[in-house]
Amino acid sequence: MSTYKYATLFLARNISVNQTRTFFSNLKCLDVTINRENGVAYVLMKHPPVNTLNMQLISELSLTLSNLEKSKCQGMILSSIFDKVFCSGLDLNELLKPKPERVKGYFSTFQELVIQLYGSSFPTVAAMTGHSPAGGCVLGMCCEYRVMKKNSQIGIPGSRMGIALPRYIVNLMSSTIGLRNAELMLTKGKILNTDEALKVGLIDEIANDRTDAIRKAEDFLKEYEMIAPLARGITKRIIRRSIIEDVKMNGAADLENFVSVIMLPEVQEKLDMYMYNLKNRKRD
Ligand SMILES: CCCC/C=C\CC(=O)SCCNC(=O)CCNC(=O)[C@H](O)C(C)(C)COP(=O)(O)OP(=O)(O)OC[C@H]1O[C@@H](n2cnc3c(N)ncnc32)[C@H](O)[C@@H]1OP(=O)(O)O
Repeated sequence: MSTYKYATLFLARNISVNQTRTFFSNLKCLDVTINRENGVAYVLMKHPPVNTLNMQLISELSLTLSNLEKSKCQGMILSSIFDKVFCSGLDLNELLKPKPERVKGYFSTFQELVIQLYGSSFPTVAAMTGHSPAGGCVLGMCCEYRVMKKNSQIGIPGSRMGIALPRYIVNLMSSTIGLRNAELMLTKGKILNTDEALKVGLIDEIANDRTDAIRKAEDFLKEYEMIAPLARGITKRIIRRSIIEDVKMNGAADLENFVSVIMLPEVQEKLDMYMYNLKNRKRD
């Protein structure tokens, strides 16, 4: 990100560039800075054009989370440098005509990232600056709080793409919006607009723009300043334990199953059509 963009991002929130430090400078798809004053990490996805979760972005997110765990990070805001899109989800090119070992490695790395983010010891907020389909929605659900820019869309279109979702994704959605809503949303592969997402509890707040989304995310983290980190962390771990334990127990078998479904000719045909429609749809 250019110095100018940083300056506008931070000055808009009354944080001077001097109050921040670049945490990790050799990342290609992420900008990671920490505010020295309050220890909040800003992890901004910057993989053009739409933050598709390719292997590089997934790996950098994972590496960053490991490093933040080791640092004195007091909270993390996961966001995007793009105004229209938070994250466009998994890389569809990895799903099309895949080599079994490659696709298994790809989904296994994503599964590990999900558990790492979901189980992080520090508080996490997703400042969703725009659309958050599929894997973008999953990243958001792993965070403790979600702020999304108005007029954006969120959801997991797996069923519409012919994909049977892995168990941990279904569990994440169920724990976020309840079993009944999750069943309706996921079996239909429904995508919600911002108002619908707020109503169902998939997001917690609506923001007017990117700066507002970051400010609201910071406000959420500020509420933890007077809370003992140890007590907070232990409580979070207890609440999140069942999904994490389930992945440890069933993740490998779940992954095998998921990959074997992805490889089916009829699923590949459907994915091919989905990609074709994406490339040929009218842009807004
Ligand atoms: C472990 C299993 C978990 C299951 C959960 C999730 C599975 C997935 O995540 S599968 C991925 C599903 N993602 C989507 O369906 C989103 C598809 N993308 C969009 O809807 C739009 O791109 C989006 C609304 C995000 C942004 O719209 P625009 O700003 O209009 O951008 P474009 O559509 O023009 O996109 C630019 C460029 O990027 C390509 N693209 C977009 N998303 C993906 C993707 N997920 N994978 C690969 N490529 C993607 C898009 O085709 C455009 O390419 P060009 O046409 O070549 O420019």
